[in-house]
Amino acid sequence: MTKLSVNINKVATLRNSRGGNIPDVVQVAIDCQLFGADGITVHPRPDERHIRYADVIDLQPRINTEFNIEGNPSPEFISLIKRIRPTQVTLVPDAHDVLTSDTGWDTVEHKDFLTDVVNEFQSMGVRTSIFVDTNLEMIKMASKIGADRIELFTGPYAMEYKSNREKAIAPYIEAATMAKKLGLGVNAGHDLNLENLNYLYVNIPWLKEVSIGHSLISDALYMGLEKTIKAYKNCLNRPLDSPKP
Ligand SMILES: CC(=O)[C@@H](O)[C@H](O)COP(=O)(O)O
Ligand SMILES: NCC(=O)COP(=O)(O)O
Repeated sequence: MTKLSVNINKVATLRNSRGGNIPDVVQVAIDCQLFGADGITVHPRPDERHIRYADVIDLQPRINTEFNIEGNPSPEFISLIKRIRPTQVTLVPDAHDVLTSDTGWDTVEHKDFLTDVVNEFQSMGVRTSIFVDTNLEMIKMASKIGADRIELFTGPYAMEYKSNREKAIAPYIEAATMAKKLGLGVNAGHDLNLENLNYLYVNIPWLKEVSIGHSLISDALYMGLEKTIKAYKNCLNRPLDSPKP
């Protein structure tokens, strides 16, 4: 079963835009779980542009599904993970000033650092996932580092999906097949939406988790959160959609 982890970063973006506590990030997380989300994902960035460290602390006792915290493992981030001990930590190589995540790790260059961080989090009982591109050498090294899972950065897949979905999915099938052979769990995320998600799932049915935020929260503005979450879940347990005309 491929789990849907709802990333609530953009709920916090809306809240922060006016100050105060509307929408209430914690209540949205509670409701996402009631509506069928298998997990909640947050990405507290150093500039706290959306999810704040304080949000992560407030969320922790209210998450009764899987709690996935993403981020670049700075000393502050590592301390947060030590305090929260979420279900999973996803290590992302983002620079502080990026608009959004736009690349996976160079696991070869950062092997020693990532090995230490993975070992530290695993010693706390936290599942570790490394955000990677479809480069097979990077995935092989993620396995040598000892990560439990990889998260495939699906930005390039989403970009190419509309023009040529067969070409878009090919490197992801190859990467996910390699990861599976190496004993790595396979997660996926970034720019997934109601148009491209089912094709990813049908071609890589052994996906453990997809984490989806921007498009899902945007869709909820039109469809409502409960209907939207059910629509995304439905993409993860049905045969291939016929290509849209
Ligand atoms: C790692 C990844 O691809 C996304 O989860 C990322 O967290 C999105 O970050 P923003 O919500 O800040 O765009
Ligand atoms: N890891 C991907 C994630 O959590 C959400 O990415 P997006 O759907 O906001 O692009």
